Amino acid sequence: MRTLEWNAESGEMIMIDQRILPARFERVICRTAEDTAEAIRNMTVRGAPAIGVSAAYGMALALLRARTDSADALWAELERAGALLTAARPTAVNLAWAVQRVLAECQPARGSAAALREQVVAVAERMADEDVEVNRRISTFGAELIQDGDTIIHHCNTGALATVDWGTALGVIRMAHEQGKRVHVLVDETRPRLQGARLTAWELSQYRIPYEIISDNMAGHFLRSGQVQKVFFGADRVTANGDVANKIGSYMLALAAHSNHVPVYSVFPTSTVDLSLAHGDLIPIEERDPMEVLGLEFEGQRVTPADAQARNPAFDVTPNHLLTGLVTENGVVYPPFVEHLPRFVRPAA
Ligand SMILES: CSC[C@H]1O[C@H](OP(=O)(O)O)[C@H](O)[C@@H]1O
Repeated sequence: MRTLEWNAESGEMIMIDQRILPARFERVICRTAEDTAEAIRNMTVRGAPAIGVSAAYGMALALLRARTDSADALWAELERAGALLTAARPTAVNLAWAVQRVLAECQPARGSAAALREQVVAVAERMADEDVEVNRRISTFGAELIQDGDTIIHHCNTGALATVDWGTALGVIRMAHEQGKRVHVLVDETRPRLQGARLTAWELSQYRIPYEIISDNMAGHFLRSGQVQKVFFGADRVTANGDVANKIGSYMLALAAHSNHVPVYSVFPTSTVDLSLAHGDLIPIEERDPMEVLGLEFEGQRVTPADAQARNPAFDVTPNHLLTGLVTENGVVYPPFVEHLPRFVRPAA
């Protein structure tokens, strides 16, 4: 089963509820663009590629639910849904990329309500299928970077759950494993939402890939003591100079790896690259509900004082000088990224 699926008969999107994994495996049905935007905001679905394709399906839902057969009114509804979905989370550029792609590819059908309704579903389905193909291409390039016997630190979740299927950085590890390379993964638990301890661990168990969970503050110890050969993590937005916005904690991990001469690779589809931004300080960083930090429990009790305050930036920016390479579906990009990245984003026809 894919992370996201379209039910053509009912005109609904079905997604795995990632908030309750691994305790329970349940699915959520989205029937409107509003349902979809809320699922993105509350992280029922999360992961840059997954939320992008979710938004495309959310725009299809908006048109299927619209009670008008005026082509002009339907186009206005498509734009309204696109704006609502783009605003759901600010950091992953895949949301805006997906919405703009749906609008661009539906333009030719905007004169007819029936044609527009048919086209928006077809575009979303195409984007879903492409995501899986792109992830397998990324993983093929990335698996070449992994040697038999490597121990790898992986941060957050970048597997099938973060995409339509297969995954990006975790897809690289999965591909290397399937090629017969013996890999061992140190899974950063990834506070505060524990995408690593919950989702990456669950996926690696499914793939029978050996792993051990570590708390985020342990990574430096393993890097300094020579127990780690590579670091892999994903991306939510990559700027023209190769700075990478990714799950909070990625920057500290990259600093520790760089200081101990361990290679760091960020893995992402080129839909995650935002060439309009010159550097990472321009990337909007999502600040989430402090209760995601404050609500920590231990032995069944809330850990933090009732009157405590907290900050909760969901992402940070890893400057390009800490990165060894950027793994994309068009190959691995090496420094100077500002020089090489554009031709990987728009490969020569
Ligand atoms: C291939 S997923 C990319 C990216 O998305 C995750 O963030 P979130 O769980 O908040 O959606 C994380 O930063 C992954 O590396």
